[in-house]
Amino acid sequence: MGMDRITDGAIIDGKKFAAGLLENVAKDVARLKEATGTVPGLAVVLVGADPASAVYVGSKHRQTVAAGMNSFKHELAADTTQDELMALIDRLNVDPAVHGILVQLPLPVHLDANAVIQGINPDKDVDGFHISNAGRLSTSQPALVPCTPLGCLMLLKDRLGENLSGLHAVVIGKSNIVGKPMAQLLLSENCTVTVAHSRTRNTPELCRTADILVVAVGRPGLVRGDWIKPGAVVLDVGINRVEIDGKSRIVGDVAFEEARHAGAITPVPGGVGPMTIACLLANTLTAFRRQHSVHID
Ligand SMILES: Nc1nc(=O)c2c([nH]1)NC[C@@H]1CN(c3ccc(C(=O)N[C@@H](CCC(=O)O)C(=O)O)cc3)C=[N+]21
Repeated sequence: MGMDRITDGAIIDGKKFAAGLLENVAKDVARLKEATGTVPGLAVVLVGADPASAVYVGSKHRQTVAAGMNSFKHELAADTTQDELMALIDRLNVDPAVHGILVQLPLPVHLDANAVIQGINPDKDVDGFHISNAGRLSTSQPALVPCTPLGCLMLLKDRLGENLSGLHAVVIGKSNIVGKPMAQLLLSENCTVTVAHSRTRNTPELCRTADILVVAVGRPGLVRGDWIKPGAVVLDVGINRVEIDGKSRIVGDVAFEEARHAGAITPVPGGVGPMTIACLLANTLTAFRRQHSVHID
């Protein structure tokens, strides 16, 4: 029998894993409510009316409420000034009901996203984008870890077990929000880490030696079947909107149908994406615990 398609067991069900994580977060929230009389609060700030952003923010809001947390949605006009946005962040930074702050990206071009992110209280930075959290992650101190890499690590450990020591991990992409923190996390797990990017000269060859392959580029079908070592675990972080047969669809960065020899692979949709939101709520819980010094698990 030829392996003409990916066997079901090799497809990582990120949606199911995220649902389980959300259930565990909800249980913890209920227990913390008993112990402290309060629940974690997440503030989400959306500037302007980008339709995709509005969908994501709506989904974050629903899941926050479903987990038993407070959700504070701040929808600001597209022409909001830097000073107005910074003033809102300043208020949320000191609001005791707010344990996590997320400013939905991308921001309108007249706003300085970096200044906004660096203005967030690092203890409330549930995206993990503040330089303080990036520095903490890269020096192995307790940090709020960016949601997508955190979700990827959970999926990896679910497949490969807790011990990733000595495995060769190749990360394609060097963004501050996925590639770099993913590489740092894998390094903390004692993987041998290679980061490839658009200027890398031998990306396919590097990938062929990867036990773990994380692809976060944003180019549909970039990774071909013959880049993947048999048995490798492949995490596809790409979210690309494309037209297929006149219909708008979302596809990843990996040519999924060519990956039949992978040991395991995340589909798009239904793979890494749902983990990102579940980890946002897990991070909000972590932030709450650290702010309250609650050490019940
Ligand atoms: N401050 C900030 N933090 C973010 O974490 C952040 C952001 N800004 N801006 C936009 C990106 C994008 N993002 C996604 C989250 C979940 C899915 C997700 O759940 N996707 C599903 C459904 C995809 C669909 O059908 O639209 C899936 O892949 O199965 C996708 C993308 C978080 N982002």
